[in-house]
Amino acid sequence: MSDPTILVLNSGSSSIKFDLYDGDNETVKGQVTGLGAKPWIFIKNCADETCRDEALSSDTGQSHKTALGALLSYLKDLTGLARIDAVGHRVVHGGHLHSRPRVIDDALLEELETLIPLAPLHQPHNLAGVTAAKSAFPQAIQVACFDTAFHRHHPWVNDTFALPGCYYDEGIRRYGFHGLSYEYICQHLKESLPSAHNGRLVVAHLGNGASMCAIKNGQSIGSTMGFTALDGLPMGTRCGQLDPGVVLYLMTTKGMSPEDVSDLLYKESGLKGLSGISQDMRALSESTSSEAAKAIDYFVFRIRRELGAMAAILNGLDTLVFTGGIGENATTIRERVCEKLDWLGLKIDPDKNDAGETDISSTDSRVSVLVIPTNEEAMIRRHTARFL
Ligand SMILES: Nc1ncnc2c1ncn2[C@@H]1O[C@H](COP(=O)(O)OP(=O)(O)O)[C@@H](O)[C@H]1O
Ligand SMILES: CC(=O)OP(=O)(O)O
Ligand SMILES: [Mg+2]
Repeated sequence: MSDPTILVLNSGSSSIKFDLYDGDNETVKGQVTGLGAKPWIFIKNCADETCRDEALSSDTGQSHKTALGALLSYLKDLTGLARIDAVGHRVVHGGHLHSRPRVIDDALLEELETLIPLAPLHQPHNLAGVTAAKSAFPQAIQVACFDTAFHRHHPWVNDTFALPGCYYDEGIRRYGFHGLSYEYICQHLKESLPSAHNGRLVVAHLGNGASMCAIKNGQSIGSTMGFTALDGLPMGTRCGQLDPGVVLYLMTTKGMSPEDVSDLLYKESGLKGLSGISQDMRALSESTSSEAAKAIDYFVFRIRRELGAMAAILNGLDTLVFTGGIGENATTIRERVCEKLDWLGLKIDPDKNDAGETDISSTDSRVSVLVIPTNEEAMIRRHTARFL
C-alpha cells in the first residue's frame, strides 16, 4: 500500500498555513501571513521550488475566508485528482471534553461550533477550514487537533479560577492554548536534547498570538493563557491579562455592549491598541514613534514578569525556548527579555543571538536559552496519521 497523503490546515489569528505530506515527506507547503496587516503569500512546490513569494492582492488577502479559498483552489489545481486520505486541522478550542485529537463527524463539528465565542479569532476559521476541506476532498477523513489538549492534565491550581466550584464544573477553566506548538517543541527536545526535555523548561511562543508555558518532563504545568486566548501576554490585537473590573466598568459605567467589549479586547488592543500603528511587530520595530516603543516595552515587561512566575512554579529554570514569528525572528526582543537575568543564572551571548544560532546562551549561563522554529503542521500530521 502506498504512503497516505495528508493535508494539514492551520489557521492562526494572522495566518493560514497548509502543508501536504506524502507519508512523512512534506511535498507542498504554503502560507498566507500578515492577515490584518500586510498579507503575504508563500508557496513552495514538491520540487522545493518557490512558486509564489509576494504581497497578496487586497481582495484575496482581505480576510481568512478569502485567503483560505485561494489556498484551497491552488491546492486543488495542483493535486488534480490525486487522492488525499486525511485532512488534519488545528482547532484552537477543544473545551474540557477533548484531551486528544478526534476524527470529526457532524456531532463533533456541532459541539465545536458552541466554542466559537471562546475563540472568536480562530475557531470560526478553523471550522470553516473543516467545511471547505470536506467539500474539496470528500473522500478524506477530517481530524481535529486541539490547541488546548496539551494542557488538559496541568495541575488543578492552574486549571481553576477562584470562583464557586459550579463554574469550574460547567467548564469555566483555564485551558491554555498553543498546545500543538508546545508539544512539537517537547518532542523535538526529547529527540535532540533529552536533558532539556527532562528539566525545568519554559517555552515562550511569541507570534501574533503569544503565550508562555511552564513544562516539567514534557507535561504542561502552567500556561499564561486561560479560558480564552485573551489572557496572559499582550498580543497583536489582544489585551492579555486584564483586571476583570475593567470589563465591568466598560459595560456598566460606559454602557458598552458585549460585542463592543469583545471587539475592543480581541481586535483593537495589544500592540495595535498601545501603538495606534500596527499589530505587526516588524512594523513597530521599524517605527520611530514613541507609542510603538511603549507598546514594545509593555510586551517585553509582561514576558519578563511571566518568566519569573514560571521559574517560581517550576522551582527554578534550566531551559528557556523562544519560538513563534517574533520569538524566532526578533533578535532585539529576545535580547531585551533576557536582560539582567543573572539572578536566574540566565545570560545570552549577543553575537550568537544576532547570528540566529539555535543555542544563544553565553558559555557562563547556567540556563540554556534556545531558539527553535515551531512546526504545528508537523505535529498535526503526526496526530492525523494515527487515524489511518
Ligand atoms: N523578522 C521579524 N522581526 C520581528 N517580528 C517578526 C519578524 N518576522 C515575523 N515577525 C512577527 O511575528 C508575528 C507573526 O507571528 P506568527 O507566529 O507567524 O503569527 P500567528 O500567531 O498568526 O501564527 C508578527 O507580529 C510579525 O511581525
Ligand atoms: C491561540 C493563538 O493565539 O494562536 P495564534 O498565535 O496562531 O493566533
Ligand atoms: Mg500561530
